Amino acid sequence: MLRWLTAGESHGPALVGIIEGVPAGVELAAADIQGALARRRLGYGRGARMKFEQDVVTIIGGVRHGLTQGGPVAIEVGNTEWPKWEQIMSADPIDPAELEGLARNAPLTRPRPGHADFTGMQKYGFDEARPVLERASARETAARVALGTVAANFLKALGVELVSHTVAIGRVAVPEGSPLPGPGNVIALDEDPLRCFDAETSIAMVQEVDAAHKEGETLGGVVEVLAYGLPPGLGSYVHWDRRLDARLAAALMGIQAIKGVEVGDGFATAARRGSEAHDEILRDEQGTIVRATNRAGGIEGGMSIGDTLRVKAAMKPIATVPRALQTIDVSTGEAAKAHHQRSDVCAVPAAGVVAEAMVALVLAEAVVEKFGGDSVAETQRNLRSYLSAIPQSLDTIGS
Ligand SMILES: Cc1cc2nc3c(=O)[nH]c(=O)nc-3n(C[C@H](O)[C@H](O)[C@H](O)COP(=O)(O)O)c2cc1C
Ligand SMILES: C=C(O[C@@H]1CC(C(=O)O)=C[C@@H](OP(=O)(O)O)[C@H]1O)C(=O)O
Repeated sequence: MLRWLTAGESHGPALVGIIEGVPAGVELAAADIQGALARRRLGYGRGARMKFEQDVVTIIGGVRHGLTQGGPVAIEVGNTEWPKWEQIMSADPIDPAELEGLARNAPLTRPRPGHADFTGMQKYGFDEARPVLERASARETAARVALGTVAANFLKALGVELVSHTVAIGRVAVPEGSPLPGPGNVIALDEDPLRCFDAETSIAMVQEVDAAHKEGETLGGVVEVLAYGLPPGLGSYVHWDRRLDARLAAALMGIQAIKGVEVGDGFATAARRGSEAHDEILRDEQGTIVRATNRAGGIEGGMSIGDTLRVKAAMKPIATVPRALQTIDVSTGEAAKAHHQRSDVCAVPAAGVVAEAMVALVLAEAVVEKFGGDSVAETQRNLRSYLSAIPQSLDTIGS
């Protein structure tokens, strides 16, 4: 079993992630996590906070001399802005005099439509939004990306590699049928302002972000995660909650602001006739069993089929709209404009990196479930043994 948790607030001293069930022998260095966190900060349209705040990674437990040891892996992502928030976010009780005159401490009584503010206040009994947004904020995804690095390194040892890219920003989308990026394209993707694989579309996306910014607007979009090298048979058709597609959908929907998930050609498939919807099973020139197409996105019957996994996630526009939306000031009951200090115009490229981490965590869990192993070497042996036991008449891997 692989399980994980995060803790921490947006303006707290640090975020913390713990992952349990990772086999011993997975290569992991703080620099790997730092690199993944740097990728999460990328993307044209992110706000000022991404520039002045730094993530400081410390591996607290579970790793020795660059290798996991089989115990829980605990990672701290420190926040360099903490000194500015030490009083406001103090865990210990604090003398109210210390908070007096701190502009940052002004009660947030004008909840933002589209964020967790209003219902969070109702549900947890707060009279302002600060305690809600501190945990609802996508700052928390830094801890997920840190844990996702552990999962991705484990998967890499088994020959599985992940790539994420932006396929739409607002109404600007990559043309249908465009080539998919492979593991060799990750550096180029990270260098693109929107993490988009199509250079022309990327230029149009930058213009879309600029236009939204100028008009006091925010944007959403769509990201896609691809997983290469998956064996067939992760997940199962035997029960709804064991389906790999269901688990991926839940994980992606669990990212702040994600409102839709598509597996393979998803909604487009619904409009096709059967003969144009599925992936025919053929033999290639070497005699290996292959699929003619990958419309299903690498999953059939809730199981990976051994083809490239393809899942998309749709993100709604950022809720903190500069051209502030109508709300109610809960301190007066009067109509007001929602609170706004600063925000991202568009965080879709960052959401892609977070989606990649969530897919890595789901796939690593499915791998541990199917192949087990207390050490990576044991997981590798079990994987090889499974693949070699598939009879030739069913073999999709080739000799
Ligand atoms: C990477 C990332 C960055 C985000 N940045 C902001 C932001 O700067 N301002 C904002 O209002 N919402 C931002 N959001 C979205 C909010 O976290 C989200 O709207 C909020 O949690 C409510 O979404 P929900 O209804 O899906 O839970 C961001 C989301 C992600 C994934
Ligand atoms: C800090 C991060 O993202 C934050 C996510 C976020 C939100 O409401 O989700 C709001 C913004 O924070 P603030 O309101 O303090 O400017 C983003 O900067 C991060 O991703 O590291």
